[in-house]
Amino acid sequence: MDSVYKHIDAHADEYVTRLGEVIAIPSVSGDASMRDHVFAMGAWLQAQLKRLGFSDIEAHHPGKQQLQGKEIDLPPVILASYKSGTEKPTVLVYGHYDVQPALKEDGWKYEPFTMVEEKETGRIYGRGSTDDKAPIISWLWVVEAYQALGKDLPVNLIVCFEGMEESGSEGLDEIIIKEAGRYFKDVDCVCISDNYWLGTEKPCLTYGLRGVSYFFLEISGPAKDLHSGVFGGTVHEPLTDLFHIMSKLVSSDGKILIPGIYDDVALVTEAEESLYQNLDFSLADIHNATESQTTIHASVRDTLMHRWRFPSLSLHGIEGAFYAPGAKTVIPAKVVGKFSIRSVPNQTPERIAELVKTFVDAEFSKLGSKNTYKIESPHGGKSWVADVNSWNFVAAKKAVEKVFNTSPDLTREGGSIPVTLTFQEALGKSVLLLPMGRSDDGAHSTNEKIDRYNYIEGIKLLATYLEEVATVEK
Ligand SMILES: C[C@H](N)C(=O)N[C@@H](Cc1c[nH]cn1)C(=O)O
Ligand SMILES: [Zn+2]
Ligand SMILES: [Zn+2]
Repeated sequence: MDSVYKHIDAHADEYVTRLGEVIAIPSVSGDASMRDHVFAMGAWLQAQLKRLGFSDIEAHHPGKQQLQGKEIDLPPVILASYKSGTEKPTVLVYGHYDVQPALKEDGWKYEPFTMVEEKETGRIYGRGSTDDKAPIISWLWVVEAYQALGKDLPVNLIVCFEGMEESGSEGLDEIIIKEAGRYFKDVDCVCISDNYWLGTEKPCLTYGLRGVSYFFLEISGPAKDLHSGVFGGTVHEPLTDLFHIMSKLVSSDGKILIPGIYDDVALVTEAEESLYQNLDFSLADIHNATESQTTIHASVRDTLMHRWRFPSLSLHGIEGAFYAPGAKTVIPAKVVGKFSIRSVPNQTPERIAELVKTFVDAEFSKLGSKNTYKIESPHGGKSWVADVNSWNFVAAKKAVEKVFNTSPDLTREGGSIPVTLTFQEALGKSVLLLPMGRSDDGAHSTNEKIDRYNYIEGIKLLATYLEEVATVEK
């Protein structure tokens, strides 16, 4: 691998410049006004795939969606193949080219869609830097390196890039299920690089994800916003009702208060307990990543269990409520509260939605309000756990050992990538999560970054993983 590593090191600046190019495309899938940029990011990837000689490039259009009162096109799911020999294994890699929203005024130190590399810290800032733009483009640089060196890729590669992961992966499952026996028929294993190391020092392989069920709770009252001096105390206020209900969903120490929600959660087994020993993780890692001392649990074990294998409920925001600086004295006419539940084995999105609806219904009735409410779950996905003994994980472990001279931690992830389970079930093959970024990268947060070290060594890791997949005993 020496020549590949040397090539990657020699082209590191170029890879960073190209990361800057993609960070500059604000491909925010959750905002209808940004949809053209999501398409532009898809077009950028397709142009690169063509340039690198990928074949059978297909853009699957999942159809349309209703978003913020508009009907808009869903961005394409891009499939492409890089064939290297029929006798070689076929690796399917998945990633997403959309990003979370970001505004400088949220607290970013630099413009979120302009890449800034801090030479003194080695950090590369920008929305999507770690989630998931550096990882997806890294697969392309691996192919490019082999080409430049005149070497055959050790495997056949299929890429599947989507532009809706941050907004529920609309339409993706159907495409995967449809293509399982066609485009994906020769796939031997799946690799996804879309999560983070447990801490900041040690690489890991990830074998579990929580599921996610997202909710919109809309409360409507008067037909228009009202003056609180004129109407305060005389009408039922939607925001007051919403605060009452949202405050009853979860306690301050993270316990979900919806009756029945814990009933299906798998019990902790003795075998599982041992997985929480000897991990390269301390509470300081969370304090560092959150830049605070606000952790709920006193031990590493309890903290990780509540991230990996117990459900959580987070409140995200309220649409329609006044949030700007100043003291506007308005009564909002309609507000939408947003919250999500991260789910674990053996919970299902269907049962969670049923329990949430029953609870909200009961709580709303108790208010005796003349306002009306609507609750919707725009997207939901199940949790996922993999078999870490499969050759896919063995190959990845060897790759980590070669690149980083250390054995990876085996981790689960608190976040969600719902398509992981779909790949596992539809293709019947091992799915592995092989993260590039660190726990303090700030994915979804302000000042998202990836360290130059993680990006460049990450490209080497992906290349080495493909070599190991080619030779590992199956
Ligand atoms: C782990 C992955 N990089 C990620 O960020 N996934 C998102 C998926 C999602 C679900 N609803 C909205 N986005 C996440 O875990 O929040
Ligand atoms: Zn992601
Ligand atoms: Zn994300």
